[in-house]
Amino acid sequence: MTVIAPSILAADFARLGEETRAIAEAGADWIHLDVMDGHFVPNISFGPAIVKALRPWTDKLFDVHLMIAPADPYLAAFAEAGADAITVHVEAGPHIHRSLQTIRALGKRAGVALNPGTPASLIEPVLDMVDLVLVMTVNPGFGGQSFIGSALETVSRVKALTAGRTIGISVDGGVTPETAGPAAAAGADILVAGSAAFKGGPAEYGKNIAAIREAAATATGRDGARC
Ligand SMILES: O=C(CO)[C@H](O)[C@H](O)COP(=O)(O)O
Ligand SMILES: [Fe+2]
Repeated sequence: MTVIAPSILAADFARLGEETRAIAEAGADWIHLDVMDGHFVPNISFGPAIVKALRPWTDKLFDVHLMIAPADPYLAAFAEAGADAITVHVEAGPHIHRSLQTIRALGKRAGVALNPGTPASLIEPVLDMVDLVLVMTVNPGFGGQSFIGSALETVSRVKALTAGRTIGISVDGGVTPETAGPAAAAGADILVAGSAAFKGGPAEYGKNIAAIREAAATATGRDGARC
């Protein structure tokens, strides 16, 4: 079953608590939280205080995607704020092994992310240290961008590299009911969707999530029921 992880980057920021609860109740499996620093990526979103403020609004897994450099000084703050999984970019610093070690030592799921221009082979030395690999299918920094189909080659490579291990593969960026099928077929276990999940306001969230889930299930032949 494919995990659907709506990104609150596409939510109404003036009502983030209500939005987080609404998307959770509409069928989200995980909540994806995009942290941007205006340095590693050309946009600024939010930090650990917002993660902490949102924590009481749902029990769903908080999947924190750090697009910040350096990441290490902030890992404990995100863990304490209520992150369940923390993903750091392999491009964000020279000490990815140390970052992953720190996340695991904090008792959280450790993830490593790859930009569309980064080869999958770069994460091979740290596969023992990760629970998640996140493959970006847009250049990170903004929601609402178009899916970069060539990044699915990276998903397939990650799938082959992680065979026999219990590592989840996320696809993040431009996921819609149209692109969810190819992403799931290439090996994605987790689909992150911002714009496509939050499109149309709260009355549409259930339908939006179901459409992505259904497309993934059709493409993989796996059960589309909620997990
Ligand atoms: O990490 C991200 C951007 O850097 C977001 O998770 C991603 O872009 C989701 O938004 P959308 O589905 O609208 O592309
Ligand atoms: Fe993200």
